[in-house]
Amino acid sequence: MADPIENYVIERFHSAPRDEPGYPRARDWIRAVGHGFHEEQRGDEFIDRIIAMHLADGRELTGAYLAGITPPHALDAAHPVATFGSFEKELNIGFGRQLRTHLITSVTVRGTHRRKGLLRRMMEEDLATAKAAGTAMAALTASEASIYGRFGFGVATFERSIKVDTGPKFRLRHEPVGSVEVADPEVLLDLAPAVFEQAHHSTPGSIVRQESYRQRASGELGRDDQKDGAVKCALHYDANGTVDGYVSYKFAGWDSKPYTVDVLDLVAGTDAAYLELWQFLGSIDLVEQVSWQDAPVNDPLAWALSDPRCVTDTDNRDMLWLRVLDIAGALSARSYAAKDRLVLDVADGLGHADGRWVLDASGSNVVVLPAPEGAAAELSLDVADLGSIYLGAVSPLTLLAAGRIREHVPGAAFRAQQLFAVERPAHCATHF
Ligand SMILES: CC(=O)SCCNC(=O)CCNC(=O)[C@H](O)C(C)(C)COP(=O)(O)OP(=O)(O)OC[C@H]1O[C@@H](n2cnc3c(N)ncnc32)[C@H](O)[C@@H]1OP(=O)(O)O
Repeated sequence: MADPIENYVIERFHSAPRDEPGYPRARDWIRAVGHGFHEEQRGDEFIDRIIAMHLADGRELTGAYLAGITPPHALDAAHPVATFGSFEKELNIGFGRQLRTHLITSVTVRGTHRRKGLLRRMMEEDLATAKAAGTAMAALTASEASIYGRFGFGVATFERSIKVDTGPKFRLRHEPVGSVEVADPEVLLDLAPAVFEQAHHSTPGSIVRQESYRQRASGELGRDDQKDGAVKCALHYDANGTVDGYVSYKFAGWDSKPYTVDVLDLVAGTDAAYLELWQFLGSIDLVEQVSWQDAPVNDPLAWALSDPRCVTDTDNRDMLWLRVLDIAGALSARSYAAKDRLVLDVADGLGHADGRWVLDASGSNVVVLPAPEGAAAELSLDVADLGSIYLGAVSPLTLLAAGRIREHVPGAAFRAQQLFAVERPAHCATHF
């Protein structure tokens, strides 16, 4: 028989280490997430590491628990039937501005309890709590593109997988200004956060990374939860000898044909560091191909190669999804690329951003206010579409052509495109 939604208790809590009373609840929550994403059951040591990372990131955990008695032999009521995690990090919103953003992650609902409204309940409660706490923006990365539009999230950045032929055709038109040297990957435990910080500040769409990144890049936390001795690393030094880029990578094995190196993480604080790390990757002997799962879509690499066909796209996909919770907060936090004033009609099924708004970026300060009585809308759009255009990675003209947004004044979509443009292509290199 179906469980009505009232038969579940929703609890919000923080992770707790092994010597604290909250540990069993945190452990069972982590195991439920693993179950939801079809992972092997994790051992206690790995769970300790995840808990330490939760605490470092200030992660808040939500679990849905069965209020009644569970059937004999089944997982007991202490095991959540649904999970939902959230934490806050800075999002680069262009021109050097940062916006504290509510990040949603680890959403799972046990197969035997799906489609009973648990995701909707957890999501609506979480977004309302974040809004009440004064957060203007929420974000997530999606397992399926069909789930989150209904909650007001829109695709705001993209990424792709690439394979790069590093055989004789690979030649970069770039005169090095710095140098690259191989290092023990362990150094990334210390260096990776600072290098990422540099890249983050110059990349709209970038989100400050969680603790796990430096551990994975350094090989300290491999796929099977153990230290991964196959991980290698090279550092880029600028002309003054300061590290401003790194790549961590793994040889795919002698059975891989063509012989391939897989990039695990590549972070460059400058354009020169990026190209010079690629020069290094292209120079690795006995390797014919470099593959990278998380490459940017607007990638200077192909443009810097004598033969751009060395780069092959294997997958182009949505990455960061944004959800505006507070129109005035999110829009006034941005710096705009044009001096203009636009009246927007925003529809929001959950009510957070609903209404007619004036975005006035014509003066020295940006002002965002509810539109005065009688002011006519120039552009109508759903809050999900506002999330999509917020970082300039999706053109309002494309959404207009798709019938997603409506123009009431000719040229309003083009003006919105100019307003929301950012200083360099938006890209998010943080999966969460
Ligand atoms: C941010 C992240 O963590 S992304 C990872 C998401 N998790 C996964 O993909 C793990 C596997 N899937 C699951 O755990 C679940 O099926 C979930 C989380 C996707 C959905 O949970 P449920 O509790 O079944 O969703 P719920 O019943 O609340 O449905 C809410 C709405 O979303 C819709 N929906 C749910 N899942 C899907 C889906 N996979 N595709 C399209 N629509 C969906 C429902 O039809 C419902 O629509 P409505 O309320 O507008 O009528």
